[in-house]
Amino acid sequence: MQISKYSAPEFDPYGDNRQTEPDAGWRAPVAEGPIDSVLAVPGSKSLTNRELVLAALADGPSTLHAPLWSRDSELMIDALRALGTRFERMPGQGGFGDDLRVLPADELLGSTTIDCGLAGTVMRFVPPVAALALGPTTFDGDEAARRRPMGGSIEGLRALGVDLDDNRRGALPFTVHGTGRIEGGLVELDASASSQFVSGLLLSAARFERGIDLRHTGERLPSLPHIEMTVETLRRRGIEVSSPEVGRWVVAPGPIRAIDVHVEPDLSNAAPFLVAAVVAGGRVTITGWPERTTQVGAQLEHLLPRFGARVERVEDRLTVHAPDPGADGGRGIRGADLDLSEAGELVPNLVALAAFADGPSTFTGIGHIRHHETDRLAALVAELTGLGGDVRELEDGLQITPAPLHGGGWRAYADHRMATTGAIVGLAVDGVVVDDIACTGKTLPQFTALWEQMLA
Ligand SMILES: O=C(O)C1=C[C@@H](OP(=O)(O)O)[C@@H](O)[C@H](O)C1
Ligand SMILES: C=C(OP(=O)(O)O)C(=O)O
Repeated sequence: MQISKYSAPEFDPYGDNRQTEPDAGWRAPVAEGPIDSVLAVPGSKSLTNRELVLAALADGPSTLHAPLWSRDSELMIDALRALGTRFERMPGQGGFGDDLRVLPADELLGSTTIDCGLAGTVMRFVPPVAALALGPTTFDGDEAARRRPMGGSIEGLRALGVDLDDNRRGALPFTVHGTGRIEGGLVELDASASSQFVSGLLLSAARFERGIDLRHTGERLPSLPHIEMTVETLRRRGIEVSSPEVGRWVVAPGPIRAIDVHVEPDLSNAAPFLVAAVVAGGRVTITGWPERTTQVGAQLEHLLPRFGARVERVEDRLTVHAPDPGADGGRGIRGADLDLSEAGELVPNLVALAAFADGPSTFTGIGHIRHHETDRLAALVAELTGLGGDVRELEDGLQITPAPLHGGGWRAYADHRMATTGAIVGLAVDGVVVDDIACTGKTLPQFTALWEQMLA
């Protein structure tokens, strides 16, 4: 079993769980009865990594309060540090680690190599920053990262006049030959494989001499809330951004204001815990739920009731209650047909939920999640089928027909959300063993500790 340094410090990967075999992985705990738990989750990956980039390009020092500390955010910090940004950790007020002061470089400098790990935000948000630096910057990442599409970012930068070498054509590794300036202007690109191609260019665009007029040319555009998040973080720093029509964004050139920001909890990382209440019975409350947010995880408030759950929001606490048991004594979970094109990152956890419903579910609009940490459509089909489940891959989605499941191995494919999905299945099925639970450290190093706290 792979153990990353991002495992929660108090987590013994071989576990208190006596049934865990050291080489076989993490035996997911079964819920012995209804859950009744109140939990806090750490900061949002998507917000932390946007604020880190903007803070590095800002006109003075910024402070991030309650940022996420995880593999993805530390890779982002390392990447920006390699280009000359300085960071100072300061004691934080919340329970999940330090605050962070970001001191922008007087002049960004390349002549370095950046490890993107498996972080889409690092591989798509940092190349424009490297183009604003002087000297060549080479980007590479995990083996699985080399399979993730980069064409939109690479072609977008080329259209802006940036010189890049990409021997593997639209994939990592590649080198950005930064000249310290980007002229900017009109760019057309196809972002149907990832919204991050758009977000990455928009985040740096105020520093381009002419800003950007970015037009998406493909037929589909996934994960729109993530682009709205980008636009909102830009506006908060005084940048003029407009979207004159669907699929087009205009950013005016200008200074990026240095500000202090409080990072919201990661609502997509709240998903496995909220789904757990529906699968195992009982209720789970997440604290610190923002009143208003651009995070796609906020959609859980409306998505989970589609499966029969009851959701209640009181001030900053969101509580999910399991449905009443069905007449047959079952869980009372309903199947749901959902277009999840906006919420691709929620799909794996929702598939686990659908597997315990009393009828079939169909999730569509999610062909692009084949390009996430792993091919999530194939991975979900393989792992659930391996436990006796019935999941079929559609052209742009999945059809899940509930079937009796049995224990067995669950491969995570280095994908944090596949790992948490295995944990959800294991709440209701004895003997589910996740091969690499430590990969949850990509965005939630405290996952197993919080999972145990939830079940305590
Ligand atoms: O910009 C972001 O922070 C993200 C955008 C989305 O990517 P895709 O558009 O590639 O789905 C999302 O799935 C990912 O988890 C985070
Ligand atoms: C797709 C995801 O991550 P990334 O930011 O690496 O694209 C995810 O977290 O579900």
